[in-house]
Parts: sequence; C-alpha cells; structure tokens
Amino acid sequence: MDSHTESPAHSSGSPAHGSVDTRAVHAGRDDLTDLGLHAPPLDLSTTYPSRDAAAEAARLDAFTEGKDDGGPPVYARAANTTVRRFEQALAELEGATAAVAFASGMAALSAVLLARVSAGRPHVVAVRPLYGTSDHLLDSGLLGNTTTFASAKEAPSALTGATGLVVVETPANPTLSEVGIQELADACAPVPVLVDNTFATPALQRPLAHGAAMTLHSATKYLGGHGDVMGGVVACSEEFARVLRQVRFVTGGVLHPLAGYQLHRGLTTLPVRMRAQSTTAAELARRLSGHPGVSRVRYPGLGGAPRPADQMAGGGAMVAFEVAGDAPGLIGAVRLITPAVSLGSVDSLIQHPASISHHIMDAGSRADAGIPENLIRLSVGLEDVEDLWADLDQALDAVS
Ligand code: MET
Repeated sequence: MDSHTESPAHSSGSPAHGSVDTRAVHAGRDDLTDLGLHAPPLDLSTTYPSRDAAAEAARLDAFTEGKDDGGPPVYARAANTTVRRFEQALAELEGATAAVAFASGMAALSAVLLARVSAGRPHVVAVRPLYGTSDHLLDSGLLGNTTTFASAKEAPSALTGATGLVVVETPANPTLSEVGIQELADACAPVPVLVDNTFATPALQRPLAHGAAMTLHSATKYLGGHGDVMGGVVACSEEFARVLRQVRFVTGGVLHPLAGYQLHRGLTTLPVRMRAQSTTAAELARRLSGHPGVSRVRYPGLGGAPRPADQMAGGGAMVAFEVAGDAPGLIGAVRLITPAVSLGSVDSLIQHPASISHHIMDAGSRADAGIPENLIRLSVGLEDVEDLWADLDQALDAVS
C-alpha cells in the first residue's frame, strides 16, 4: 500500500441495507435463502478438487497476488468459503471494503507489519498504551520494523520518510484512555493509521469513518463473545487486503473455518451484548469510584472527563481501576467473576495487567505507557449488576 495512492478503505458512513443491529444479524448471510439454507454452510475442506489443471494454475497465481474472486479456493491456505462470510460481515460492520481474517489478533498485527516492512516502509509510530504483546512486537523489531513510541500529539513529529504505519488503540488496553482518531489521521496523513478496535467493536465505534485506514481486532474477544474461539481480523481497503492475503498465503496464519463460523455467529449478538455489558460497566465504574478500597477508576467519560467528540457510542464494557490495597490479591479474592486474562466474554473476567496482559513489557515500558502496577482490568459480562457489585465489594474489602 503506497499511502499516497491508497484506495478508500471506508465504504460508507453506515452499513448498507440497515442499521448496525440489523446488519449484524444478516451480513454475510444475504444469499442463504436463495441457497435454501438457514445456517451458513461450514466448509472444512483443506483442498478443492478440479479436473482443469490450467485453470487451477491461473487461480493459484491470483491467490499468490492476494486476489480473491470468491471462487473455489484451490487450497485452504489461500481462502475458505466459511471464513469469507465472516470477513464480509465484519467488513460491512466496520464500513470497510474488505477484511482479512487470521488465526489470532497477533497474527493479524504481524501480517500488517510484514506488509509495511516489505513495502520498504519499516518505521512505525505507535501511541501507547497498546495491548502488551502488541507493544512488545513493535518494540522488539522481531519482524524487521522499527518503532517510535509517541503520544498522539507528538505522533506527527515522529514521522519519517520510512514511516509506513501509525498504530493506536482506543479505548486503550488496559487504561481505557482515548485518542481522537480523526485528529490523529489528519495530522499524520498520508501515513495510514491502524486503530485497534478490539475494546469498542464496530457496534460502538467505526474508526474508518474517522479517517483510519484500517482497524484490527482480536476477534477472540467481543466478536466471538463467548471465550471459546481465537481469531484476528483486519478491516481495510481492497488494495491493502490484497497485500494481507499475500502475507497470509505464504505465512499460513489462517483462521480455522470452525472459528470463522463461530465468529460470524458471534457478530449476530454483538450490538445487543455490547449495549447490555456497557450499561453494567458504566454502573460498576460509578460505584467503584465511590469505594474506599479504590484509588482511581478509568472508564471513558467517567466524571465528565472530555472525550473525542462523536467517536464512540457510550463508554464500552471494560473498566480499569487502581486498588489502594493488594491489587494482585484482588484476583484471588473474587468468587463470581472469572479470574482470567482475556475479555469480551458473556462472563465477567478480571486480571492484573502488570502480571498478565502487559507482563511481557518491562516495568519501564509499562511506566512509559502509563500503566500503574496497582491497576486491575475488569471485562464486564452479562451477569446481574448487583451480583457483580457484591462480588467486587467483598473482594475489595478482603484486600483493603
Ligand atoms: C496473554 S495476555 C492477554 C490476552 C488479551 N489480548 C488481553 O488483553 O487480555
């Protein structure tokens, strides 16, 4: 992707043929009635038979160039018909022209980095905080990139002629700090901005409508929604999708078809889950901010703090808070909330970022990213708010 000639990544302001709620249910399924099916077919083929070797050779050439015309995939490392449905649906929800799915969120980020490095633009400007392993991957240079970490304000002055990508996560993992996407994209143009949209999801925030070139998801989280499927996906222009498919074809980091099926099903309930979980999260954030065992609560908009205008609907379903007492001890003290890393499931999950999600960063990098050692991250699920509060309250009392 040459950033100067990039085709539009953004297809329209809202999904075609209806609201996000409606399209979440129907996207990637519009042909099913004509096929006489209700559930999407699950295609577990690893190979696709054909008696026409010359046609297969031509199809393989196309896949090698990252093109995908929707025809038979030749081989499962090139494409999969079930995964394509998930990609199509996610692209539509993000308002993108294309999406490319991977085995995990880190496989997706790796493909983006390899695409930029191979295009001769190996320098990345990254706004902290990011998910810990994303930070580590960028910082380590393992894939041939170099990275300058900068605040959103400093990001434009960190750009060089070799910069191929600006990376930001908003709301950020784990602090829930927010960055104005449009302002960043305008200031960094024509360098493409990647927004990790894992926490907000397209149900609440559509970064391509605010100038981002692409969004990245750990689909393992809210898109799947039930803690039982791992995947990653990038929504972007068709031009960049071709490069990502080329990388996926040669590196093999494909999403399993069953995972594609589960993620596609997860999308159907995404808006309703996000609404319900966000409502509970906002209430828990409010109550936590009045608890004597809590020194600071991080939740978008809590206490009237300024937010990027018109960017995200509501505050989302993640809450972070600093504990006055024994923060790691809190993880052992909960009884209803699941003491586990990850997020976005129907059950609430709690973890200590310095011990798990951001443990791979050294203490200095965590400090630079503004991640305190006493921070706790809570992913709010679908349980009753009173039951969740009772558990948090007793656990906070136990460690105070
Ligand atoms: C192994 S660390 C965590 C996974 C996940 N990305 C999270 O932030 O919870």
